Amino acid sequence: MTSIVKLEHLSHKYASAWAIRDINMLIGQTGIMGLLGSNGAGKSTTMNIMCGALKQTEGEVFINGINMRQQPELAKQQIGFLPQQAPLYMDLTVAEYLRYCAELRAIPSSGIKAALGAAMERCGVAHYANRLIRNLSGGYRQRVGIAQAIIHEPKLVVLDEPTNGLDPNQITEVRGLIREIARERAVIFSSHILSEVQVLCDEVTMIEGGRVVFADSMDAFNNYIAPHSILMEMENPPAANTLLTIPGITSVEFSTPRKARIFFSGDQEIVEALVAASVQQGWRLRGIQLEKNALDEIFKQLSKQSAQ
Ligand SMILES: Nc1ncnc2c1ncn2[C@@H]1O[C@H](COP(=O)(O)OP(=O)(O)OP(=O)(O)O)[C@@H](O)[C@H]1O
Repeated sequence: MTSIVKLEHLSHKYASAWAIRDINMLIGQTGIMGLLGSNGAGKSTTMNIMCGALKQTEGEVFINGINMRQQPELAKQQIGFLPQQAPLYMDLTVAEYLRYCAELRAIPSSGIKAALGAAMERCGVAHYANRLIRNLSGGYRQRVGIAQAIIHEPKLVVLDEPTNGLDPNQITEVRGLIREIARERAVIFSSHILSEVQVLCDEVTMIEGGRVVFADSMDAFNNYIAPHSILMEMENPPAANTLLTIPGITSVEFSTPRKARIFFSGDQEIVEALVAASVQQGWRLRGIQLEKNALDEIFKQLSKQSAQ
C-alpha cells in the first residue's frame, strides 16, 4: 500500500541557515505518528513543507503518491492541517467559520451542511455552533481548529503542537479527539513533550538539530529510553565491589558516602534484588529510585548516535 506521506531528502534553508537537513520519512495510512523534538528542532518547518504551506529548498514530498511540487492542489486535498497558530477568525461564529473553511476546501454547496454537521459533531462543538470563536475557551478553540482540519474528510491530518497552552483537562479532551479522528486516517502530531507523544502515538520520529535522530515504533522508543540506573540512599552502604557482585549491575558511582548511582543492564527486577540484599546485609536502605532519562539527555544521546 502507498504510504500516506513520503519525504525524500527534504532540506530547508531560511535566509542563510539550514533549519532541516536530509529528512526522510515514510508514514502509513492509519495511526498516530508523533514528531518529537525540542524547541527549534525543525518540526514546524517539516510540517509546513509537508502540508504545502512552505516550499522546500531541496527534496520531495509525496502525499499518497502525489508529488507536492508537481501537483500541489491534488496533494493538499488529501491533507487537513492545524498549524501551530490555529487559523481562526475570532469575529465569526463556529458555524460561519467552518462554512467558510468548507467553501475554501471546495466542498460542493449541496454537501456543505452535512460536512459542517459531521465535523462539529465529531469535534464536540455542535452546541457552540452560533457562538463567536472569540468567546470560546482555549480547548474549544482548538477543537474548532481540528474541525476545520477534518471538514473535507482528508486521509491525513497534521497537527502542530495541538495541545500547547491548554490546561490539563483540555489536554485530555483534545487527546481523546485526536485518537478518535485517527481511527480512519493517519494523524501526524508534533510535540516537544515526551509524555505527550508517549500516551498518544503508535510511531515516533524524533528530530534534533534539523535531522531525524530516531524513527521507530513507540514500543521500540520506550524500550530504548527505559531506565538503566538506580539511585540508592543507605545509612550503612556496602563497598562498590559488594554491589558489583549482584548479577546485572555494571557499575557503581558514589555521589556522597551514602548515595550511590547504580548502573544496570537487563530488566528492572534488579530493584528487588537490591532491596533483598540490603535487608540481608543491613545496608539500612533510606531510598531507592529508578532514574528516568531526561528528554534533553535522550536528545543528546540520539543526536550523538546519528552523527556517528
Ligand atoms: N521564518 C523563519 N525565518 C528564519 N528562521 C526560521 C524561521 N522559522 C523557523 N526558523 C528557524 O528554523 C529552525 C527550526 O524551526 P522550527 O520552527 O521548524 O522548529 P520547531 O521544532 O517547530 O520548534 P518550535 O517547537 O519552537 O516551534 C529554528 O532554528 C528556527 O529559529
